[in-house]
Amino acid sequence: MAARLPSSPPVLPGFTHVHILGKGGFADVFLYEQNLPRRPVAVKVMHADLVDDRVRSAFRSEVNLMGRLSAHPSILTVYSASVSGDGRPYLVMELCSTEIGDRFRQRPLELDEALEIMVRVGGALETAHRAGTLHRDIKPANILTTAFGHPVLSDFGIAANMHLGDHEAAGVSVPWSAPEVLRDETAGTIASEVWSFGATLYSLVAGRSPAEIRGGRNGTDELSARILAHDIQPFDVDAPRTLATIVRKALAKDPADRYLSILPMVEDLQAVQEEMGVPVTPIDLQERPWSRDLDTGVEEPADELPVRVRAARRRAPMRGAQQIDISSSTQAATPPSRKGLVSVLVGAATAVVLGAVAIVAVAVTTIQGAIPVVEEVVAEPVDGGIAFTWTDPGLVDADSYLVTTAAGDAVIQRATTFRLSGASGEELCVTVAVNRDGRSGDGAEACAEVP
Ligand SMILES: Nc1ncnc2c1ncn2[C@@H]1O[C@H](COP(=O)(O)OP(=O)(O)OP(=O)(O)O)[C@@H](O)[C@H]1O
Repeated sequence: MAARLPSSPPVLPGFTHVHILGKGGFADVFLYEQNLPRRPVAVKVMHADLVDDRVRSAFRSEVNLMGRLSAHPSILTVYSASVSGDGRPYLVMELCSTEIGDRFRQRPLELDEALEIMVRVGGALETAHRAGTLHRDIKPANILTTAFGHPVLSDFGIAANMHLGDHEAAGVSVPWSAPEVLRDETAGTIASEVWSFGATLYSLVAGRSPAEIRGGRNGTDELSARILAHDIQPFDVDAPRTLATIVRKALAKDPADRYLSILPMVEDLQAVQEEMGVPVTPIDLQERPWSRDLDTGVEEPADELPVRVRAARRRAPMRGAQQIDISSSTQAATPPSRKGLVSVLVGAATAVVLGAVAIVAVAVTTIQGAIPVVEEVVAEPVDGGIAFTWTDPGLVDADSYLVTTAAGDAVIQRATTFRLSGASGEELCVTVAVNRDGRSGDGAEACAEVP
């Protein structure tokens, strides 16, 4: 693609232009100062020559869709969106550092830092997928860093969906694109996102993308040809062998051989953190549009790896994205390699049962699609809380339980036991549903009073 001069910054009421931050395939990003509240912001302005009624309408529906993801702590905050006086759609975003994408080639990230970033960003991606949204452009440059040092995923799919043309012009980043995307067999699936996520992990740690040869020819055509031929360079970094296995699985040539979704891959990354003896980063999953803080003081056993389905950190609504039919993903039911790591708050097996009372069980027996339904949840008072148990209604390897408390906490786990702490006399309730492919079936609820 020929080099292009940046477009002129539009006059935006309430904002003062400062300077350009960067050029993208379909938009330029400028630093503006917002007048009230007074703060620096990054404003992404679409190129005038791409804008027509179809693009305007796609832009509107996509940024509205992104409102569903706005609360995730590892997704870039978009403050607002509109159309400038001269007709160009624009997004007003949190100003971030582009350091990760800028520096990985010169100075690959330390392994522990890369793992932490990828677990956080993986939680964001899994959340987007569960909301029916693909990113379509996962790459190091789309992981930005907030002023408080948190990695955030930026640039959800607008570019890839706004216009057609050659890969580069259409916003496809070849070094991080799965072979089936480069072959135009698909515009994106969960499996292609797993490939790009794996390629991004590879890049951050190795300092080059998987098909890049140091000192070799690494133009778009050469990289594309190597990716199509599955000519992936050895992952020769000083890291536990398990990490190389994870990368190999994510970058498998056949989509069916890759991770079924981002979550099991991120759990495997947590296992590497555990193996390395570094803090295990929680996976933030937003299953529902909670609006409250979920920090309810529920205890997590020290030997379990944390997965939180957390409440929204209140953030301004809206980012750009593309809704997809996840069911059309080219996935096969390959089991995640590390089962059971998502279980949290479990441990009732060893709990002291104070009363022999099995209380309550509200069974909901409706079958929702093919998702199995937990028939009955039994609530038993235990020391300082309630132990909830249920029978496996027939989960397959990729399924999990979504356990939701009345307080709004939710966790994803594979175990059939869930323990909740509470004060004496307090009534505790949970709802247990099966989660399959990002969708939850009907739930069974149980409540009991803490002795
Ligand atoms: N929120 C932000 N804060 C600071 N800089 C940003 C922000 N968003 C984007 N940028 C800068 O603007 C440049 C262009 O952003 P954009 O998202 O359009 O680029 P891209 O991802 O490289 O292109 P494309 O969208 O075509 O794939 C980025 O490379 C980055 O340097």
